[in-house]
Amino acid sequence: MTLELKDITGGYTAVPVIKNVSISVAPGELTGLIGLNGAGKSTTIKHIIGLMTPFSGTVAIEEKKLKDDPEGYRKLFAFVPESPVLYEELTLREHIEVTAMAYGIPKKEAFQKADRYVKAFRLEEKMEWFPAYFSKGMKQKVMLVCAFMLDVPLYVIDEPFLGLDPLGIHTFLEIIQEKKAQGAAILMSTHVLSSAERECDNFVLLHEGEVKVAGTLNDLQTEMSMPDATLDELYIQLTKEGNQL
Ligand SMILES: Nc1ncnc2c1ncn2[C@@H]1O[C@H](COP(=O)(O)OP(=O)(O)OP(=O)(O)O)[C@@H](O)[C@H]1O
Repeated sequence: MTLELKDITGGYTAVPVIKNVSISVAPGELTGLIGLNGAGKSTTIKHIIGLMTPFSGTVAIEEKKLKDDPEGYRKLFAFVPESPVLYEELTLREHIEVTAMAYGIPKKEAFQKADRYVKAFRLEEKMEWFPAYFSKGMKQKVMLVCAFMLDVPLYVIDEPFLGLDPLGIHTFLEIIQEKKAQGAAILMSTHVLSSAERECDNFVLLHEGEVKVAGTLNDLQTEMSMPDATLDELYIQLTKEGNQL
């Protein structure tokens, strides 16, 4: 299993925000992390990328844990946040260089890898631009280039659909298919359930900090006794007050 969260309980104060969260993502699989505002998606992601330490439970990427080898662990994944975080004083070219350095990739190889994604997101004329001149969507594309240029086993992508234009989304989904075919595991959090339903192999439905149901769409429909329901319908049902799953 590429990503394995076992019974993660954690939060910002003594009060847990996520409770006994278990998630597995296998190589070549795209898993959608679905939940309302405040459900605990970002908190779960923070535990995966090592920004938070769980009160209890374990997180492993390819069976490696952060505490055993922090530097090695960090090279196993690439994270794309919802709100792009770029260095204001660095150009796109320099962002690629810094990413290569952080992951220990020779510069030449990094540019060879990045080139395909720079072109795919139509940024080739903007290599010398600083982030101040980029639109929000362009900034997100820079983050995606810096993630996809890395051949890592796991990609963690927070809400990719809201900042990108339709062409950007199309390119993003094509790259995701390629990465899956190469054996990468992808965990993607999103509110865009129609896209998630079309694209994801598996789903984790998080509600009030707990995994309510997980699996393929078929698994979800069976477990919730809603055989023909869309992901949207399943999720609405799940979030209805008093629903006991
Ligand atoms: N830095 C923080 N300090 C304290 N509580 C926080 C912090 N960040 C989030 N929380 C709380 O943790 C809970 C889960 O929030 P989280 O950001 O994980 O939700 P989310 O599913 O990512 O939501 P959204 O879809 O709005 O991004 C919420 O109750 C939120 O108020």
